[in-house]
Amino acid sequence: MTETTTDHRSLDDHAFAVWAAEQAGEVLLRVRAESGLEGRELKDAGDAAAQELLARVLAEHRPDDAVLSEEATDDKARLGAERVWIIDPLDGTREFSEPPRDDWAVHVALWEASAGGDGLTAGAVAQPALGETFSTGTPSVVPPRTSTRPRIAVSRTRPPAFVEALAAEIDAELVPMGSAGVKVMSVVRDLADAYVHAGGQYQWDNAAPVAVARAAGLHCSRVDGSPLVYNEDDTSLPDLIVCRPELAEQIIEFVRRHGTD
Ligand SMILES: Nc1ncnc2c1ncn2[C@@H]1O[C@H](COP(=O)(O)O)[C@@H](OP(=O)(O)O)[C@H]1O
Ligand SMILES: [Mg+2]
Repeated sequence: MTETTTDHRSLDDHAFAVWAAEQAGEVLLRVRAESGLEGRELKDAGDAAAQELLARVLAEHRPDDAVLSEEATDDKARLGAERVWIIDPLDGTREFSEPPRDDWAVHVALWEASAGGDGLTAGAVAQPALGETFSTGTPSVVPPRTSTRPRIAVSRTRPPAFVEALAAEIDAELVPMGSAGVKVMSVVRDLADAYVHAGGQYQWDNAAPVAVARAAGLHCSRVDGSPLVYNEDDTSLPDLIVCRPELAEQIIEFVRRHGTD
């Protein structure tokens, strides 16, 4: 493929993350439009094609870095690495397989051992079917809030029960959609005011979205208010809140009182 013959080693990590996520997005759009596949076969073909593209461009342009991917064996050498790319080649696989839905994404994040906080130093979330990529390179400006009633983005197929109770308590509206990245970007874009999730997720589902959201000034934490931590041995990172800063305390307080069961 011609696009990968250019030397993208010289791109800074923010720009590289965008470029890699968009390349994978193009591959996914082609698979969706041209493979003739449906359902499980389309999901698998998308996962495999995007993983192949990202693995190849990372090996070519960031050869010294480790990679943690949803679609590859977890090489524990990453635990001693200075730089680790945490990627989800296709987040919202279900929605990808339901054209013309656009709530699926490609996640590319960089974690660095020398960084403080959650360690995420660059990230891109591409929404190929929307033609948009959100990144840390050009941090998004969250628009002024347009809804006085809080809108909480939730999984369209498995909304956690406690989020329904939270919504009832704070008089919020639930906005169902696919993909963790798309839900986090919905807060960045003022389509929702919070994304609250518990019950299961992995580092690759939220690393790039959190990098982008934090760069845009949004609150990002575990549901109990504790910090998100990446490149842990355990790939599970089962819960999070991404929200407008003014909503964080109310949500964390609800979880402290009621838990997430
Ligand atoms: N309870 C759970 N356990 C494990 N993974 C979950 C989960 N809920 C959501 N996820 C993952 O988070 C992503 C967004 O899910 P949802 O659209 O339901 O919010 C999906 O990633 P993938 O599409 O990459 O598998 C999904 O697999
Ligand atoms: Mg995912």
